[in-house]
Amino acid sequence: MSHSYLDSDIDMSKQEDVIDSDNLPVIDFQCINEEKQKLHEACMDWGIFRLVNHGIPSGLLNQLHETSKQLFHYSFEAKQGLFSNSPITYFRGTPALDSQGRALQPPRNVECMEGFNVPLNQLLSTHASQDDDASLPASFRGLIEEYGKHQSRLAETIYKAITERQNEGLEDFPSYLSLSTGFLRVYRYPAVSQLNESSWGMDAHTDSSLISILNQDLVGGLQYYRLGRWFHVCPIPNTFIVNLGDLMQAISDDEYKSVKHRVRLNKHKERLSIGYFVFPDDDRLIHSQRYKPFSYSDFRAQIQQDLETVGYKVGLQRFRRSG
Ligand SMILES: O=C(O)CCC(=O)C(=O)O
Ligand SMILES: [Fe+2]
Repeated sequence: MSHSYLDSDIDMSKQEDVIDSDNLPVIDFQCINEEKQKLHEACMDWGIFRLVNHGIPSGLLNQLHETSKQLFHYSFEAKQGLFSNSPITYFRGTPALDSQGRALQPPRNVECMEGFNVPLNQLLSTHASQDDDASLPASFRGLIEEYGKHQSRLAETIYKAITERQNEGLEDFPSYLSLSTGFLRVYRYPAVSQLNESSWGMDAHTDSSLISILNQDLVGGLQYYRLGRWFHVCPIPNTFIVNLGDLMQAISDDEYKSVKHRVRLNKHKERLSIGYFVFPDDDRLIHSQRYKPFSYSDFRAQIQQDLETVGYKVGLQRFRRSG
């Protein structure tokens, strides 16, 4: 789906080579339309920024983190069966899932994490069972629905602010965003006391999405790659990290960057994060100068094929026009 593994041109630096202060551009959601020049620069030079003043109640974030933590404490078998009557699926060891939420071909390195995959559109069109209302899964479901609505709201406004650029004297990008494609991932990365060079919570990758919006707890571990170096993303309460994905890079003809990132494990503490990912409709063709016309479903199929044959995601390179 939105993830997998980039093998080449990544400097797998040791943990101590990672730079501690993130220096990320900060975008105030309430003023996003007045800060378009700053947003444009963040997308061009960074492909990642911090979002503040987003209007999602901190109570909702805290409750969702707490409830998710409790769900992860269930046994493996219980977690697999928890949401059998809903589109939510449980996965572990790899974030690369097919469109039904099932793990794709296992990657070479098993990543140390587990999660719930939540396709929001399907979730909203099915009803939670009545007699279950006081249970933990039911309250998770209620919280995640509410959180999902907020994320769609953020994504729509951010996408518009990024792509409608005429007031800045720039050309608009077409409106490829389809909110019905949005899904959430709730991840738990366990504490791992014996860390070695190849144990990662999530290997270096770019997202396939147009836009991804991440919320991490205070343990930290998310890192991004810029100008040849890795940087820690400082965990700051009540803020989100927005990163651009491959499809945003494609629609902008490489003007905007799909940023490489990864997740480091912590020796002492488990970590929780929640990601929202949004795409164009599956069959909508993306037209640009530098890439042959392709749809998200072509892109996904190519990633799946590359995972099975070469063992990692080749990504946008596969669709670049030659010459
Ligand atoms: O857990 C995180 O902070 C990052 C997750 C991520 O990069 C992804 O799901 O693509
Ligand atoms: Fe990612």
